[in-house]
Amino acid sequence: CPLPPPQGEWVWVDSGQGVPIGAEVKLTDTGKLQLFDDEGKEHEINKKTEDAFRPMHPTSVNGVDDMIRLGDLNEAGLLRNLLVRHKEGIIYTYTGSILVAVNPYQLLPLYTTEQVHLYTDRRLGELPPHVFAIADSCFFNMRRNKKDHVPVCVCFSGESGAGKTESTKLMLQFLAAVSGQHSWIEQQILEANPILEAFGNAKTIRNDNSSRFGKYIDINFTMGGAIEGAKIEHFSSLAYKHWDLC
Ligand SMILES: Nc1ncnc2c1ncn2[C@@H]1O[C@H](COP(=O)(O)OP(=O)(O)OP(=O)(O)O)[C@@H](O)[C@H]1O
Repeated sequence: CPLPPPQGEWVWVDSGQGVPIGAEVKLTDTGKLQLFDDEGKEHEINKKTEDAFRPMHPTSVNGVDDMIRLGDLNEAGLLRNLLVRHKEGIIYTYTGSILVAVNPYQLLPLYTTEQVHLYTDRRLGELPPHVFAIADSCFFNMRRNKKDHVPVCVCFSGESGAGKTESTKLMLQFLAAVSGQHSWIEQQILEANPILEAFGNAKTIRNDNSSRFGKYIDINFTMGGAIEGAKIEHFSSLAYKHWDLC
């Protein structure tokens, strides 16, 4: 980075927490160039600190919707990309075919019937990242390989309170909506959730509705793509239960 970096330039600075943080070069009222980081902290630009700055790749300045495209493909780059998007109210980001969801802790108008229609029969990446896009991609792949009965599997991973249960329900909502033939079984699958949660969830310091054991949901489709049954298995080191809905 040619020093001092010019006004408006973005650089990576030491956050003191092990992972660098983004900072913009700005002109202060006193006519001095100074760095202002993503958390609003000021950093001096002087001979002592200048070696600590690394130029920021342009893709990290405003963020990208697929993190494969990041020039700074490291922990700082990934975290800043999610932060920049979250500040703009964008909670979903791709890393290739993996969807990263940042829990918004508020109801966003993202899961309407219009959104279901919008994301139906689209290629992954054609529209902004969304949990419905992943559900649609799974549904498409399942139908494409239906003769070979190749199962499609989605894995939700994240710490407690990250949004795994909510994302699972949203995916089920999408699959129930697009599976064509609207029957009682789809409704039963959706309505089974609150009952199972009533027995299996509890308030913790991290999550008011924390699942106390893992869940494996097996959904069976007809050759025509309609849901014909589902099996929900719960597992933990202490308990093992399973419910059949077909
Ligand atoms: N997409 C979302 N939109 C709005 N709120 C959300 C979303 N995802 C999660 N939340 C909120 O965050 C809370 C915690 O999410 P959730 O229960 O899905 O986490 P989890 O990863 O399943 O946690 P645990 O592992 O403890 O069961 C939800 O009760 C809901 O209030």
